Amino acid sequence: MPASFHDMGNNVLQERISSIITDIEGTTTPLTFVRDVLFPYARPRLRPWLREHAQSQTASSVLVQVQQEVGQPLSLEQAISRLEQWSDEDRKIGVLKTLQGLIWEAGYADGSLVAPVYPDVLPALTAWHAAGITLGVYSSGSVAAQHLLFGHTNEGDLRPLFSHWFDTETGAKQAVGSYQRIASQLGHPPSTLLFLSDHSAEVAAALAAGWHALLITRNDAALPAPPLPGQTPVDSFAGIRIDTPVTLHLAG
Ligand SMILES: CSCCC(=O)C(=O)COP(=O)(O)O
Ligand SMILES: [Mg+2]
Repeated sequence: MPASFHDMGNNVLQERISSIITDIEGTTTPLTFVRDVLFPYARPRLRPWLREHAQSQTASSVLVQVQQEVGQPLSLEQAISRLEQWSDEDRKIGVLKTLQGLIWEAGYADGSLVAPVYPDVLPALTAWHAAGITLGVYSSGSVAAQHLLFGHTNEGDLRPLFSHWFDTETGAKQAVGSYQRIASQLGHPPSTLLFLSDHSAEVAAALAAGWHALLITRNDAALPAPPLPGQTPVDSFAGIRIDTPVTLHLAG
């Protein structure tokens, strides 16, 4: 599918791309894996896991964070109920994401969880990595959960391709400031950074921070994100071609 950057003429970006940062759910990995496999795996295990670890530092920290989030004291059982509710609502709250990551660890370890990546993802990441581009991840899932997911994909362990990992500790994915903070941590000008996501508001936030950003609309997306003005969504990483480290253009 032809596609273009918001600010590109002739589908060619005459600027060095130093880093590519990618979202996970709906971008590298089918949304259905996160919604229909990962979340249902963690949901019934939230209460047993926290009860089992009730005396641990982790459980104490979870309790404090849930209390801070709701602004009132809660018992551990009440906090767990709140976490279950947030899970049902797919809330991107840091303490829930941290806990989900801890629970998924066992599933990845015993082989019951294997994360699919779209077939175009590994070839593109490999080519970009070989071209000297810094690769990173920015997801609502905790950094620990990101490592687990990319460490256990149907294409093997993809973690060596990535050198930077960001979650909502850096800020909300729809907030412009998050992309400014990531740019400073990368140490590269925003104009040399490219963000890939299936979420229009995330792409818009990255663009507002001075990044390049592309909306990825996968063919299996149940609810494709509304397109951004002046930008044609890309349905595959194969549609993003980098011929040299200094010129990036999209396959038409
Ligand atoms: C890191 S694995 C689980 C992903 C997740 O928990 C999630 O909420 C998806 O968020 P994303 O920002 O990758 O769309
Ligand atoms: Mg996403």
